[in-house]
Formats: sequence, structure tokens, C-alpha cells
Amino acid sequence: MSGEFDLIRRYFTWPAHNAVLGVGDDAALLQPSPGQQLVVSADMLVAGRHFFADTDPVRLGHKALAVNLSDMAAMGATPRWAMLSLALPEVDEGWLGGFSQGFRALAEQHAVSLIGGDTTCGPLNLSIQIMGEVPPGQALRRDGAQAGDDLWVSGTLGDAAFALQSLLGKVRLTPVEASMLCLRLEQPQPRLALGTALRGLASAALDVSDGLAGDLRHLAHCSGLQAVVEVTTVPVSEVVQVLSPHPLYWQCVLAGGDDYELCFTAAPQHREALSALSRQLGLPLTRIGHMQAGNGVQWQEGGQPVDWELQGFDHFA
Ligand SMILES: Nc1ncnc2c1ncn2[C@@H]1O[C@H](COP(=O)(O)OP(=O)(O)OP(=O)(O)O)[C@@H](O)[C@H]1O
Ligand SMILES: Cc1ncc(C[n+]2csc(CCOP(=O)(O)O)c2C)c(N)n1
Ligand SMILES: [Mg+2]
Repeated sequence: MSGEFDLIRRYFTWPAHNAVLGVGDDAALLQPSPGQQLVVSADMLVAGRHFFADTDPVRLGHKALAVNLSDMAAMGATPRWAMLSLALPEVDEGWLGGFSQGFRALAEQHAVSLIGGDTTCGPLNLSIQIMGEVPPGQALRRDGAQAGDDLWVSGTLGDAAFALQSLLGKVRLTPVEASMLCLRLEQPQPRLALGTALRGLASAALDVSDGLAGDLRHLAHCSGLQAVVEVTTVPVSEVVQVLSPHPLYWQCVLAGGDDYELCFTAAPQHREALSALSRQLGLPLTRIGHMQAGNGVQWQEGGQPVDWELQGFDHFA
């Protein structure tokens, strides 16, 4: 292979069906759908900090895009375009082939076009910008929760955090358990169908990337309210349930991060509609608490407040 431009052509150039002009010029040209608002977000993955450098490149390509799609889901947006900026320590054809395959498969599954990016030599770093669309006024923001709203979460929490603990040798799992949890850590599924279905139902939403404790604090702060969470109702997988005696249990479930589930608020009148949506999507939606006047997050166990100092993931804490 002859270098940077050959690499881009071979691994990161395929037809961009919904762009006027994609990879190959100084910039891409996009035609947003008439009347839609543009939704834009960026997320970077750094080797050694967000993933281990020896992670399966197919899974890594998936995850790099998935964490960005998750932010589109959290906004109730339909993703349309992605830009991929890479710093690569070397040209490793096997790695590039796998990474490109994982990225492309997820992009095609959601009709997202790769329309450009940047490629340099440097410590392994994957940076993606994602763009999507939402009808005006229908985006799911963090600041819309009302006192009395129910607090909901999709899927299960804590799987990815326990997978990380297992990879770090701090939790012992059977090979089957470890591979189930590692799938959650390395190949998260962005909840896009849920996000768009929540338009008009949820009053506020965000995705759980840094752990419920940290992310919920953002939602509470933006809405000027307090979130009350009954910890015994927080949904966990069967594998994580078995780990409930472990000293890291609540830390992983409530503050672990890397879950990429959606956490949202909705008025109690929408409970039936949300249960029906859960059945329709085949995705658990669980009521874990409510919003009230105040600030921050109040954890309760069996209805009694507990004084747990849980922090979400913070790169500089
Ligand atoms: N360097 C930066 N310059 C400008 N804005 C930033 C910068 N870094 C983050 N932001 C903005 O700060 C807000 C919070 O960013 P953050 O990365 O925490 O988003 P998130 O969805 O909560 O988390 P995650 O990165 O885990 O997806 C977003 O609006 C983001 O665009
Ligand atoms: C090797 C390795 N070490 C630690 C973690 C855990 N981790 C890293 S960043 C992050 C929050 C989301 O990041 P951001 O807020 O930057 O989007 C979490 C939970 C991991 N996945 N891999
Ligand atoms: Mg987010």
C-alpha cells in the first residue's frame, strides 16, 4: 500500500448514499432534509483510556460509531452522516480491515454515510463527528423534566463495568459470563429506535455513557430538579444479578459507565404507552424513580434514603 491516501481509499471510501459529495474533496456537501433541524455531536476514543489497544478491531470499529449513534438516540434524532478522524501508530492492514468492517456494518445498518474525516500518524485515537436530523421542537433535551415525572432506564446497567473489572482481573467470571459481558463493553447497541419513539413521550433524556450517577446528575441539573432513584429497581442482567454480593456491585451498576442505555423522564400518564413500546421494541424499559423539587440525585433502598457518594466517570477526577 502506498500511503495515507491509498489507506483512505481502500478502507474508508464507499458510496455515501445521502450526501451530495462524500469522501475525496476538501469538504463534504450535505443537503439536510427540508424543515428538519440538524443534530451534531462528537465523541473520541483513546487507546488505553476508552479501550485496550488489543481490542478486536471489528468490535472497536462498531463501538467508535456506536457511542456517537448513542448520542443521536439520546436526542431522539435520526443519524445521517459521520466523519471519522483517526490517529494511527502504523499501517496495520489486518487492523484497518477489521476496524473498517465493524464501522461500516453498523453505519449501513442505520443508513449513516461516512462523508469524510482526517487521518494522521500518532498514538491510536478514534474521533467521530455525527450528524443527524430531528423535526423542529421534538429533540429530547436534558432540560425538560418536570417535578412528578417518572424516571426510566432502558436495558440493563452494569454489564460493561463488570466486563472491564473482569478484564482488569478484579472480578472472576466463567468464560461464558465474561464473553456475554464483554459484548456489552465492546459492542454496545445504540438505542436509536427507542430514541425516535420517545419523541412526544419523554420530557428529558440522555444516554448513560459515564454511569447513571454522573449522567443523571446532569439531567437533574439541566432540569433544575432532584432525581430520586430506588436502587433495588435498577435493571441488571442475569449475569450481573449473580454478582450482587460483590463489593463493587453498586459502583458498577450505578456509576460504572459504558452502558449506552437511555435514561429518560416521562409524565406518569405515559406509563402504558411506554410498556407497550418496551414490548414492541423487545427492550426492557424500567421505572427506577421520579423527579422532584431539589437538586442532585437521591438514592433510596427500600424507600429509605441512603447516603452513597457515587461519582460518574470523569477523565480528570
Ligand atoms: N472541548 C469542547 N469544546 C466545546 N464543547 C465541548 C467540548 N467538550 C465537550 N463539549 C460539550 O459539552 C457537553 C457535554 O459533553 P460530554 O462529552 O460530557 O457529552 P455526553 O454525551 O454527556 O458524554 P459522552 O462524551 O460520554 O457521550 C456537550 O454539549 C459537548 O458538545
Ligand atoms: C481501557 C479502559 N479503561 C476504562 C474504561 C472505562 N471508561 C473509559 S471512558 C468512560 C466513559 C465514557 O467516556 P467519555 O465520557 O469520554 O465519552 C468509561 C466508562 C474503558 N472502557 N476502557
Ligand atoms: Mg451523551
